[in-house]
Amino acid sequence: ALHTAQQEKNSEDYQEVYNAIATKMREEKDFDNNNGYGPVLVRLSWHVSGTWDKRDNSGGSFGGTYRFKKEMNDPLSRGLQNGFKFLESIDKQFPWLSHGDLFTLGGVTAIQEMQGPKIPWRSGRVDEPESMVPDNGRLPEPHYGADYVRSYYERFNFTDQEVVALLGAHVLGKAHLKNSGYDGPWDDESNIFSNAFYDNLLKLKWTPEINDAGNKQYDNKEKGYMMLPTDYALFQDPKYLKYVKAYANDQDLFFKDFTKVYTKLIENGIEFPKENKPHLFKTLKEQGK
Ligand code: HEM
Ligand SMILES: Nc1c(Br)cnc2ccccc12
Repeated sequence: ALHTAQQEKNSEDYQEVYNAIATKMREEKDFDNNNGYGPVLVRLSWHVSGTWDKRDNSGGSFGGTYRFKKEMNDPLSRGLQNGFKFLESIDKQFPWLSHGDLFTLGGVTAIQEMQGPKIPWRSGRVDEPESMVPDNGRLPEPHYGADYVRSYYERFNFTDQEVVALLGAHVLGKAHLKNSGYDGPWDDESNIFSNAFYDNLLKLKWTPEINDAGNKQYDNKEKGYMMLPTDYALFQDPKYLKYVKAYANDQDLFFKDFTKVYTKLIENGIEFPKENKPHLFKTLKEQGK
């Protein structure tokens, strides 16, 4: 059964939460090699949603079950505890906000504050008990190629175009050897949301290398950039490559398509009553803050 969202506050209340998250991001911008908390907040919003299974509507962002240790300690989510800890003070400041809304709003705020597209966000997720925590093993592994990526996203009914648009989020942040067994990029400041992921994938020379954890990754020495095997798959697979080229050449198209598929991702499994309208948030900059 689908979960029905229960909206209880209005847009001004959620803009206040947005501002609290965005302000804290500014105050703690030196985190993780000057990337700040933006990237890990975006990854957290994806991981809490990526457990969804269309077959029985289990998992997904609705119940906020990431707060329970079984989900939080999923080995494929190592490092996301930093995002959770960052949001704890926001959780205390706004006790009326559900965890599902908190985790997804954290990602939306981070994307917009990193100069990404405006993400219309709908509220009303309701906390579920620990008994509803989905099993580990629903998140994707980085070691494999295009066939793996394509079949993984079949669980969301995402098309090739949607998969390529969604993965553009890997322009943000970095891989940390102790988290995932992958490492890089080594430049700092990968905290601007742009279509650079596609540009780099297409234009730079990528050399397969075995990293210090014994995993194969694709490195560009000149720029100090890296690609996971699942990233590089988008270049290797002709059907994916078509969309990589489209997004490398058109940032507006990327922003539009990313907004659509990211919204789908964080809303999977939830029914929003028609009066439950999306909230459109102003960035701190737009508010003159
Ligand atoms: C094939 C699917 C995917 C795989 C295999 C994958 C894998 C990974 C891995 C291994 C890392 C490095 C984690 C670390 O070492 O700290 C990472 C980081 C990241 N991922 Fe993904 N990911 C996938 C899809 C996504 C999606 C759909 C999004 C968002 C829409 C996303 C957003 C991020 C972000 C923002 C980071 C950087 C986090 C940080 O800097 O701490 N990823 N991903
Ligand atoms: N910055 C990234 C690049 Br550039 C390419 N792939 C990634 C995969 C995970 C996290 C960050 C990146």
